[in-house]
Amino acid sequence: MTPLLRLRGLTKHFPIAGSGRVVQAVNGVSLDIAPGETLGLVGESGSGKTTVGRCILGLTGISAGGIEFEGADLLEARRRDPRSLRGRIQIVFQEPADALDPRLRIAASVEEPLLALGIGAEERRRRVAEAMDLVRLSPHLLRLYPMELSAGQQQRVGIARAMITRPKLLVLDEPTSALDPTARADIIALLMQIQRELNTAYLFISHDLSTVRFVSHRIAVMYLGMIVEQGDAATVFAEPRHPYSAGLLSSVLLPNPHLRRATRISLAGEIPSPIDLPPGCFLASRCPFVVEACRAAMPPAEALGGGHLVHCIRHGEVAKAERAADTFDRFQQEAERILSVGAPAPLAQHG
Ligand SMILES: Nc1ncnc2c1ncn2[C@@H]1O[C@H](COP(=O)(O)OP(=O)(O)OP(=O)(O)O)[C@@H](O)[C@H]1O
Repeated sequence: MTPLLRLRGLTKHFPIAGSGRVVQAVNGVSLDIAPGETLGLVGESGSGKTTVGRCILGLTGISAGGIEFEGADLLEARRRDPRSLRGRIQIVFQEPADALDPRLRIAASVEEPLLALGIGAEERRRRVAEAMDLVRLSPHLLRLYPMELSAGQQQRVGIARAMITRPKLLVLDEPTSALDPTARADIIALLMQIQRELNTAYLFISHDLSTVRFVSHRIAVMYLGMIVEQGDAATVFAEPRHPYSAGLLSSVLLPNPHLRRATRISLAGEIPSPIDLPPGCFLASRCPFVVEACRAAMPPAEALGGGHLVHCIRHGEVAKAERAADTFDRFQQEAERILSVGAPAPLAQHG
């Protein structure tokens, strides 16, 4: 099956003015997203998650690599006809208040993406009503200004605004981080319902591992601009094979002590600068499993079966340590407790 989105070797380096040097924000990211699938993109602050999203949306140019959307070269298609793909990929931001113009009534914010598509007033009104219905908001709110809405309602408006062009792919950049737990659970349930109804694919960028585990079919773990591990969500969370993923997962202190991991894979030392990355594995200076070969060259992606890919020559050792730690998929249990919503629908086309 043709993936909806395919990134191959996506690279984005930002030049530092006057220095001749670059920030290596994204370094050869390859991944696929199937129609109707949620890919969770996780990693520490500065790992390049937002930059990947911005490259897909065309908000920033790329330095190398390729992006295919529905089997065609996305950048080429945008160059040929900038309008052709407008609205097919949309974004929902972390801060709903940032995405909405405080001087515009909700109706004007929601319909705004349709103006760029040249859609007439009557059709816009119909689509605005449809979008408000999709996000379960009363049409009465259309007359109000963003500051008159709760944060959860504002984020629903942000989703209505993104969905109004009927996108195939939604980039969700920390969509629930600014919300309180109740509003967060509501928004997650809403996003999952929209996906079931419309088969929209999500690139779900987040620091919140419990939420990501809960909503995602697959997970990609990013470190210094690289996807160090990707695979089925249950597999990556229960059996991480890259020391960075294992460290990231074991560093999370779940509120329930019974769900915490028995032993920790801890990553000591400083993160290298994205301006001056080492020649070998970017984790070598912090990795408890490091051997000399790790410092010589970046290990290629190794396929472990079932779409599980890992950039680590020591993944067998990580597996042993993980087995010794008696781990199981605690994140799923914790997420179910916090969010108390049903599991994501399985992907019919997936697997
Ligand atoms: N416009 C820019 N110019 C220069 N450097 C940039 C620019 N945008 C991002 N960067 C750098 O690129 C790297 C990746 O940043 P990015 O925002 O994509 O990471 P992130 O994983 O999304 O982080 P966060 O979770 O904090 O949003 C960082 O080192 C950042 O400082």
